Amino acid sequence: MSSSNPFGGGSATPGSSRSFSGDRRNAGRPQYMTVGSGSTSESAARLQAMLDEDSGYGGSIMSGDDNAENVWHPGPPQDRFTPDHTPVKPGETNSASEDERRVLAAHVHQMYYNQNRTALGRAINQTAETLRRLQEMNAKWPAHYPTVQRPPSPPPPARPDVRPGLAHTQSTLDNHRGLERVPSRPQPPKRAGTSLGEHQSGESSNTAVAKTPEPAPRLVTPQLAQDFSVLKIELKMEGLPQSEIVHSLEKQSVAALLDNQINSSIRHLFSLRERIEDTSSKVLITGDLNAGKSTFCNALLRRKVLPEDQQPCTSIFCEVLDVRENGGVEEVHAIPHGYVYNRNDESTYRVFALKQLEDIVVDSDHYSQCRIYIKDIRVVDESLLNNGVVDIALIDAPGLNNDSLKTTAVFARQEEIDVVVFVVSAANHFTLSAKEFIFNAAREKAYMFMVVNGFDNIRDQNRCKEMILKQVAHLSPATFKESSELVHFVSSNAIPVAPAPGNGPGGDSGGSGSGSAPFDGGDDGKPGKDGGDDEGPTGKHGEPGSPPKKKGKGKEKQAREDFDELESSLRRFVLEKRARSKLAPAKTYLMNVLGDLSTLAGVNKDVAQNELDRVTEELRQLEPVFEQSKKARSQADDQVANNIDETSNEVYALTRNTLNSSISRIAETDLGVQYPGVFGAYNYADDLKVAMLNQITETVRWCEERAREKTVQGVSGIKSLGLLHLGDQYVDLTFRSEKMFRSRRDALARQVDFEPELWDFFDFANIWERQEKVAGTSMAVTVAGVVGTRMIGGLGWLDGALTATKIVGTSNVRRLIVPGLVTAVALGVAYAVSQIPNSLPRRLSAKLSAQLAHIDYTHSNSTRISSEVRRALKYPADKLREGLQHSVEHLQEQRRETVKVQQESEVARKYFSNLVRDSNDIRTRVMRVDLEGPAPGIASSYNG
Ligand SMILES: Nc1nc2c(ncn2[C@@H]2O[C@H](COP(=O)(O)OP(=O)(O)OP(=O)(O)O)[C@@H](O)[C@H]2O)c(=O)[nH]1
Repeated sequence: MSSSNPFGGGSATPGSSRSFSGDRRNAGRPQYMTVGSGSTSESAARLQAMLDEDSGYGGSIMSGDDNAENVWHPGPPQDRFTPDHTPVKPGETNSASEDERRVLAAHVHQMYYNQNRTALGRAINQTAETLRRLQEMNAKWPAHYPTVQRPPSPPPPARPDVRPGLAHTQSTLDNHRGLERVPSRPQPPKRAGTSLGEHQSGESSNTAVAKTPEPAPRLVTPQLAQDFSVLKIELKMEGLPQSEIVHSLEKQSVAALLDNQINSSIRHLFSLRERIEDTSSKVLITGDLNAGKSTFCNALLRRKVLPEDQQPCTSIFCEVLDVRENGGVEEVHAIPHGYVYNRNDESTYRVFALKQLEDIVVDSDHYSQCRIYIKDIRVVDESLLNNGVVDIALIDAPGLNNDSLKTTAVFARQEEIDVVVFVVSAANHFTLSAKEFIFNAAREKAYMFMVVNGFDNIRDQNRCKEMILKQVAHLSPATFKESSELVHFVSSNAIPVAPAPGNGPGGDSGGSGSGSAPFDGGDDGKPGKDGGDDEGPTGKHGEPGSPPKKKGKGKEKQAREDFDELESSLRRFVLEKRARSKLAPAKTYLMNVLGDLSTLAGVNKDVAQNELDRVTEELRQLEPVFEQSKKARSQADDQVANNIDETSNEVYALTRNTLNSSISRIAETDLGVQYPGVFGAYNYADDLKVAMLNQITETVRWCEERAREKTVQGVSGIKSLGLLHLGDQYVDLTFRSEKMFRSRRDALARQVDFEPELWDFFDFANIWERQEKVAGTSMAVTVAGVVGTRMIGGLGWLDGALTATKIVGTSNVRRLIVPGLVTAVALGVAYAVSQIPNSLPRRLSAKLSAQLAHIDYTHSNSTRISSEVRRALKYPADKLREGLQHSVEHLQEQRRETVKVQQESEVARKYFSNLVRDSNDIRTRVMRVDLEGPAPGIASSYNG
């Protein structure tokens, strides 16, 4: 044993406050602290108090900003076992305070453990929070899973030490390798092919996004799934290959799957946190039936606590704890099936004395497990239960191949187990059930403590060792690598044990089958420490197989030394490697989940960036189109309005002019009505009236026809505008012009109502007008003259009469004046009558004009026709406006959507960039958590 003081600066004095001094180790190192429930020195107690104040996450040991650089790491990160001997400085000797130094070293070890626990606890909280934020993000912006389709990689070369067909997926060794894995920048997302070989070279997502704006499938392909440890989504659907399922899933479904995955990951993180916060350590002692598990336990305790028997006996889990955890009372708490043990609630267990244990351990019908509170009689540096560092529980499990016990129950307890001690019979080697257990346990614990028991029974011990180690190499390569520390060949029954107080299962004071003082070296309270040469089988387990007294003296001594060595190793393994066993699962899981997060974040950052680029470009192109569309809408609106106005105004003007001229010229128009003579004058007037009305109606019809033509032109003008501005979007309408002007066509006859009057037949005004042209003659003469002039050629008889007057002479004329006048009037009347065909149309047309003017016929018809035109044009115009409005709104909506996607992508890009950084930061801090224990020479110094 080395006697050097590993801390430099002289010997340690009990009660003195200690610190590293003088060398580089001093910098940044915390003071010693004492934790756990064992006996403590004064200084350790003081330091314990300091630690108590600093036990929460975020204490003073870890820097406040969690800067990993400031954390002191106890040593290089490689896997190593603490050397047996601490280097000795020249000139230094083993000081008197050796014991305290060992205790302090243990405290230092515990302090590092606490540091790591704090760091991991904080990382768990941060990771859970990060996962929760990812969940929120995933709800808003469904995360993409990378969809690379890579050619299948060649299978890894078979390892000779690994059983074919099985993989240690979670083993610490593998995990350790995993921890070294720097989260490599993931491949940029590629479009997934649907079958192997397709797109083998992959297509950059940039190109893919540019080519295919539709969202890429968001799930992981089988190949890439391997890159994900925790967050991978495994789909099992019968008959469908994974890649097909992947492609058939909506992104929302993928988001939901990821959400579930995150939930279970958060749950697991919390259970890990619970585990690392649990200050106690559980050591499971398992192995095949009758391998000597109980005997081994008793040997460790140096007390015959658990019943030993050659036939299978332990059929329930027996958890051995220090008596201090039960208020100093030694007793057994048997927990009936279906109860959850709570020491403070007596209804959850039944209390028995230690001596009744023999009956309880076989009573698997009533009890599932029992808690045995015993006093570990050894001193703090030797005791496993009362070690001063950590509360330890030894769990003696029923034999793995016990018929009454389902092996799964042992596996189930693995979760809460920190250290597995596997007891194997030197005679039987590893059975099938043992191999199965070790293999499965390796998922959580690469290192296992192997106790090859009953070594005294073996004649060719070297061959036995060789064979066992060969099997260990195959079953647990990591354990094999450290076999000198982890694989021990012992004879548990060679260790002297004290009987349980109160005549426990060990029987009377002699222990089972011994009957003599079990301790070497008398009653110094340190049983079994110094195995004497003079011991016989009495005082030890004293089983029938024990070697004879004289013959086996040397062997016994060897057996005790072997066991002492085992105990030292086991203490190291339990106490030092507890960090590995308790914290490693948390570290491994954190590394995996953070690696996944980093990969996922990296991929999604790229996807978000691509999406951002795409929509930004889309917006850039959309903006002018939108502006153009708005302009087109107002332009087309104006143009259509103009078109309608112009067309209807034109139609109005045309109708008005045409009707006016038609009405004004109707008297001169040949209406095709023949004058039947004076006796048919009245009928003639009627016919004339009808003809005139028809003529006007016909003119209106003509105007309507022109209006139709104009409307058709107007409609096609609107269509051209529609095609110009809306292109394919324009919905062509069938215009049926014949449907225009269906009503009011023959309304005129009803509106215009006049009857020809007598005066209509004679156009006196016209006659008078003519009379005025012949001045100076008497009325009669005038009349006669007019009549005469008029009648020349037409009325020969009248000329004759005048000539006769001249012949008759003036005097005679005087006599003839009266008859002359009569004649003249008659002649006038005759003339007027003769003028009926001329004067009647004029009179009638004047009357018609007057009536039409009275009813405002021209204007109302012009208005009617132009309004109809306006109405006819309004429908296509409205449709065009609607189309344009729709186009603008569509673009507006598209723009709004694109802007929304742009903003979301921007947020996602920032979020995932931060997530890449954060997950890598946390991962780096987790990676720096060194679970290998303090630097060589510190913790080891307590190994006597
Ligand atoms: N020769 C020899 N016998 C041993 C040794 N260890 C235990 N035995 C004996 O082996 C038998 C079985 O021991 P136990 O400790 O009861 O074995 P176990 O594994 O606890 O058995 P179960 O609880 O029934 O699974 C007892 O008779 C012990 O005395 C040993 O190292 N050498």
